[in-house]
Amino acid sequence: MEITYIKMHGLGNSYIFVDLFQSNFDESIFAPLAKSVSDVNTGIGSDGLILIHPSDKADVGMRIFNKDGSEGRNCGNGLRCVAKYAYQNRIVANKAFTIETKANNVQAHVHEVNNYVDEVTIDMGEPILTRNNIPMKGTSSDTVVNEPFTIDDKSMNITAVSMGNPHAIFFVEKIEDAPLYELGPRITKDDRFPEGVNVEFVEVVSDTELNFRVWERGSGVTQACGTGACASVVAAVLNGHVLRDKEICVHLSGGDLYVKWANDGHVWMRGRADTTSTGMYYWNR
Ligand SMILES: N[C@H](CCC[C@H](N)C(=O)O)C(=O)O
Repeated sequence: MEITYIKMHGLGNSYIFVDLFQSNFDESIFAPLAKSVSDVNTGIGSDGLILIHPSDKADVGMRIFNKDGSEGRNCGNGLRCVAKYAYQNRIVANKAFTIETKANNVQAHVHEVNNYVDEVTIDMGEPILTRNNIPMKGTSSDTVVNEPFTIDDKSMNITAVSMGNPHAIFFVEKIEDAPLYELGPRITKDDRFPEGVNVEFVEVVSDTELNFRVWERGSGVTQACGTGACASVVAAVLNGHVLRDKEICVHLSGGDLYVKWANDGHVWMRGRADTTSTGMYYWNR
């Protein structure tokens, strides 16, 4: 099977994109295809697969599959890449348009300098804070803010936020000491999270700056996680660490994202989207 693809990334969080305006495939191939293209040795190498597809709910649609073939419901870095691609390939005519995800429809705005889209702003909508909708098990309260959380006899405090996909956020003194590889794989599959969870460790630098590392559900450690950065800013506001309605600079391994939890309740994310390559993938399924 020959599949035309585009490789793009948001701050090093890379995906293989397939444009379903140009070609069509059976639904059954996407999960195994995500695993295949993501493999750095036998595939192309990425954090997963993203489909750009026609939508009757928005100007364009996005579906995201993680490296392990599981389908996510939202992807912040992927949204910025889809927005750049849709505008540059004239799938949309304006710089502001809507993108459908499994989680919700979001508003995108591309920023163009000398006919080149370098940055994209996405209105990610409102965060989901009720425990049952994260989802996370537990009965102590209907939200999860600074709640004691013990795993492998290590006690930390958790704040849980959904951006249409679940995030477990832990604040640490020094980001370099975060137990990312030790606890990331354990927490992501912990049975307190019925749908699994993306795991973020965050260091507060100032009331407008965070350091951030992530173990993603379905992909492991990535260079960046857009929904994770948004969830972390919401968690930092809820814990009184950063300012509401201010752009917070989130330092991820792959670069900086600017996130604001506005007073209208919406979370705004601004950052780069870059194209790596285009090509043909020869898949011996
Ligand atoms: N691993 C995530 C999907 C990718 C999210 C991330 N790459 C982003 O930029 O938001 C999940 O299963 O919910």
